[in-house]
Amino acid sequence: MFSTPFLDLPPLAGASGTVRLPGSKSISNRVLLLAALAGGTTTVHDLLDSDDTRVMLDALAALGCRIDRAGAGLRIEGLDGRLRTSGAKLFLGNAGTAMRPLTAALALLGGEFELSGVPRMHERPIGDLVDALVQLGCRIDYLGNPGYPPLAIHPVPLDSLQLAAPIRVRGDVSSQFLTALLLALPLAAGAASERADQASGRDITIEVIGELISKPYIEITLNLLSRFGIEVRREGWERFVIPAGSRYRSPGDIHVEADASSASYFIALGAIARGEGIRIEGVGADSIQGDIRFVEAARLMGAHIDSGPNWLAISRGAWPLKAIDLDANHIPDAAMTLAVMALYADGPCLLRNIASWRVKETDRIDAMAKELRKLGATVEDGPDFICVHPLARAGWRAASIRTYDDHRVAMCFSLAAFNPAGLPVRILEPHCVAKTFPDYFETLFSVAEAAEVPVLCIDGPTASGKGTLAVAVAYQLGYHYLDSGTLYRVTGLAMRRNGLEADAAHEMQIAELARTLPLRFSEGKVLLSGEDVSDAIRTEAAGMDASRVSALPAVRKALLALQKSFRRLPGLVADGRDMGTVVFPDATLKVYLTASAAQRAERRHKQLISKGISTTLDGLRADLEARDLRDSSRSVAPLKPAPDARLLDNSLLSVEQSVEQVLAWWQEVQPFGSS
Ligand SMILES: O=C(O)C1=C[C@@H](OP(=O)(O)O)[C@@H](O)[C@H](O)C1
Ligand SMILES: C=C(OP(=O)(O)O)C(=O)O
Repeated sequence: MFSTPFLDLPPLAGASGTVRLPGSKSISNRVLLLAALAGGTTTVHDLLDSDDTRVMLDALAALGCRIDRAGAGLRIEGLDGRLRTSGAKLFLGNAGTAMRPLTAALALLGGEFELSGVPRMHERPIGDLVDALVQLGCRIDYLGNPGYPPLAIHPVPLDSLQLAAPIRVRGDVSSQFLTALLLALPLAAGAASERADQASGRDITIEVIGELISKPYIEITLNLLSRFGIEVRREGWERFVIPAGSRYRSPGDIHVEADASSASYFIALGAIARGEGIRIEGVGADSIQGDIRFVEAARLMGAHIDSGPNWLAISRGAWPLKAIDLDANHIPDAAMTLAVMALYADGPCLLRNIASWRVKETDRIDAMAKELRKLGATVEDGPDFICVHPLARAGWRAASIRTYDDHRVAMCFSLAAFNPAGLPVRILEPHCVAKTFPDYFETLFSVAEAAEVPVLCIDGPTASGKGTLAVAVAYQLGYHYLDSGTLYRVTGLAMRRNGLEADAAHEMQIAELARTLPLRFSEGKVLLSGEDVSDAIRTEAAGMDASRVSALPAVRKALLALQKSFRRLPGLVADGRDMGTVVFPDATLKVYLTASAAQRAERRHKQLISKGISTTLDGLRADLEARDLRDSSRSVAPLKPAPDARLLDNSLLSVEQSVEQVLAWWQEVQPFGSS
């Protein structure tokens, strides 16, 4: 996951390949709750691991559920309708699929609970659900604003509940209120049938008031209830009957499909990008998720889509895409993706009946309209619609996209990087994707192709601090990191271990070694044939060997291809001696870092002393000067600043100040205005 303050997406040109997507959020959280309410043990396979499922799992653990890893799956020992705690304070983040269903389940389970979430969760309505539960006889108080979390839930005896009359719930703000009742009320149906004295044999009826929105999510709920042994009778979308005596029965094992809403970004990618097309695995035509119908919308816009039971294959069809006018009420989450696809259409696209966007992770109509306008688009919006006009090449602007802590804003705006103007897109706070798809950007980068991946080079003499600076800058930008010096050091080490000398006679043999180096960088460690050689390559002797092998032209050539292969999306920070001059002459920014020999000797001295290696300052300084001379006078790629490099003398700067300076220069060469 990218935890950087922003992530710059370079202009993207094509995309090809296969992605396997993480599990469905809607299925995962329903299955977790049902497994917890049921008796027995349920093993859940392919569960989504994200913020939304983590808050659900934490909540269930707090209720006393035993949750263990079972191979790649998760084993949940259900409560069988009986709490193993008398109460708890539960933090549910911004997960609607945790807050709403848990409110209903806990109101029926008994116990004292407090349910809260992130500030935005406290602005997301829950009043219609609370009203329905209170009408039943449940006791729930608002701890903040009436109609919104946080909530206090108090215990009531199940046999005091008013189950005879239909339970009425509004369905026009969120379908999750109805889902919550459907998932939780079998608790009461089961309990009622256990009591011989009363209520036994009574069905529980729920009536929906107002036009139900997001209907396909109710189908997910009914489908999963059925897998847990509860067969709800549905009469249109107005009446739902939970038969008397219903009891949750664990299916034992259950598999979670890949998330169809997450698939929308990759379906769109296949429709927009040039290339061999995108194959999505884990979700397909047999999906129980309503958002699979995004496929229909993408086809309307011209995408070519083939599908099998649990796969989709998408490629570009009509181009530009065809404009659509769509009632998107059935696919509220995936429809946001259409709003960005609209930028590539042949006319304005109208998405209607989407009022619920306004009460989700953010006011999504407002957020989409604002951010699309930043890209240059003309957008009309109203209480329940958005109309997005396409953008001609000249109309595009480079923009910093605010994401409002909304995963879907972050994910769908990544598609703007395919703009024909070749402009990068900056996604602010990209870590918000953690709600449902923590590795979204990594997955995107595994299939997207950029015309040019940005590179920031930091060259300079030994002990100038370029490694520390480059690592810090790479971290800030979320870029890959290449320590090219390490490649030479590892080659030097391999040379020694093979009994070779760094001379012309062995040049070809060393070059062959370099070409086939079994080298891996893992968690800050340098692994050679699996052995951690991080320390072995950091000695002064290894440094000398590195310098010597680096003077051999055949070795440099062998390592060139290896170095270039580090240039991968979203970008690279490379440190070394010839990054800007030889390896990446077209780098976006080149920095040449220097410090006085005295300063560098002092830093190196401190470093070695801290590792318990004793040296003298004078000796170190003499070595450094000798190495500078050798590096700058070698015939191939001598150490010198690229003509277009910016010079940074860090003799008097702290690491933080140097990082700040390089990031300020980086910002200067970007086309983004302020956000
Ligand atoms: O039940 C569910 O799993 C969901 C229902 C939808 O919400 P609304 O019913 O509020 O539209 C959807 O937007 C949300 O992401 C998940
Ligand atoms: C609306 C969404 O989430 P939630 O489940 O929190 O409602 C969403 O994932 O787009």
